[in-house]
Amino acid sequence: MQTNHLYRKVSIYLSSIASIEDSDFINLFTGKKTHDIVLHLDPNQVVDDYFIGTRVSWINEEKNDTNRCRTFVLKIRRADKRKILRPYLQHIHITSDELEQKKKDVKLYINIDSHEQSRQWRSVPFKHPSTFDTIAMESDLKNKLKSDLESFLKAKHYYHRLGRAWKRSYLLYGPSGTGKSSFVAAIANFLGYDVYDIDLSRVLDDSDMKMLLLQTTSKSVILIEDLDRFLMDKSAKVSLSGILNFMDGVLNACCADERIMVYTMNCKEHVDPAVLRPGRIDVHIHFPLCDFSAFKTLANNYLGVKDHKLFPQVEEFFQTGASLSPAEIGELMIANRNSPSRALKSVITALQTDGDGRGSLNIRRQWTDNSSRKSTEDSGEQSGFFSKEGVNAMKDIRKLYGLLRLKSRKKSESFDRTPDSKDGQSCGL
Ligand SMILES: Nc1ncnc2c1ncn2[C@@H]1O[C@H](COP(=O)(O)OP(=O)(O)OP(=O)(O)O)[C@@H](O)[C@H]1O
Ligand SMILES: [Mg+2]
Repeated sequence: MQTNHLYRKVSIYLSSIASIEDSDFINLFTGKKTHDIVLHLDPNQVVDDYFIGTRVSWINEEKNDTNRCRTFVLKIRRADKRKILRPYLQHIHITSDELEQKKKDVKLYINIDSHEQSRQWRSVPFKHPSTFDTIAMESDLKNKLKSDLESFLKAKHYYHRLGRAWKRSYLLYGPSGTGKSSFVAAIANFLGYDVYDIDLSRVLDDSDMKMLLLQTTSKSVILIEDLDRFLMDKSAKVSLSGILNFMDGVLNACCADERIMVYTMNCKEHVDPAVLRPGRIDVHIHFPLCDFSAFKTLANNYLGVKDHKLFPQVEEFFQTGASLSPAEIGELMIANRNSPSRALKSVITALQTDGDGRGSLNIRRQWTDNSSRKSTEDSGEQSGFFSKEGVNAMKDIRKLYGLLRLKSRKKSESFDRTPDSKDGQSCGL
């Protein structure tokens, strides 16, 4: 009476291999995801497969007895059996697990007040549509992050050999509306992982925090939003050491494997360096305000416009340091989505009015971020910093000068008031 899980796995596996399309009869089903079509082998059909250079074949036998017993029969040449049977079945196990993981409905877990409840998490289906394609981000950085995630997934034995918990932690930091939360959703959708979104204001104390961690499952993203704000809150019920242990304590090794921890912050400037040290945070990702290249991605996504006669004008504003967040630009584009020209004009107006002030703030923030990052890099510890700010330091300086020129033109001030470079961060912008 037991379900044979191997039967299910073989079925999933066979549906995924290309040679199923060569079979004479297959059934077509819609899958769980939109536009997903699943192919299933019809009864008594044969499908060939190749494994380490050897051909095998499967037959989907269905007996017409009362039980309508379904059987998969695997045929392997006698001479190949010893060599491939076990590794081949292992390969089916792994592949079908991966496929199931990708197909499964992703859930969002939120923590509830835990006075009387033994289970502290409640779940809802996770339907956030954000993907890596919809996020406007430098493509190099995006690809680096994708391959970082992929190589993490393959590194189980490596982590275990090192005696480390199989987890990877990312810090997403940057101004509001730059895509941090959307990026977390894109990670979850990319990996097919559930998201555990911890609301720290609902956590009672340090031990409650530990219980929350213990009740998470493997293959999940564990998310703490706005950690900087929480750490500055003097009335918080969870202590700094509670947070540090949560991020990288003994408990982590006891918990389910294969987890991605994500923390978001607006600014990491005033955060205790212990929170940011490698191991607690493996990869720092900066989310800047919009630049011209991100703007073009947004214009393409929101308006379907790859190029436009107003683009040079928009670019000019970005070059002078003016900037808005992608969220602000996205809103303007949505509101004017029926007329790309109107949408672009509204972006130009917004950049003209409040944009330039924000841009200067952005530059100031990036400089301070650069200096705080340097101290960690100098420590020699291995930690990833996926941000283009360092590379763009010169560009920022040029932008700053452009901005100063723009401002001095506006206010008819002389260039003599330009502060010396040492004091660049507070140069009276
Ligand atoms: N880089 C981006 N690419 C595409 N869309 C973006 C980007 N940044 C923001 N958006 C859009 O702006 C909205 C707000 O973004 P999101 O909530 O991810 O920002 P955030 O950085 O988490 O902000 P906050 O710090 O205030 O929480 C979303 O609807 C998202 O679609
Ligand atoms: Mg957010």
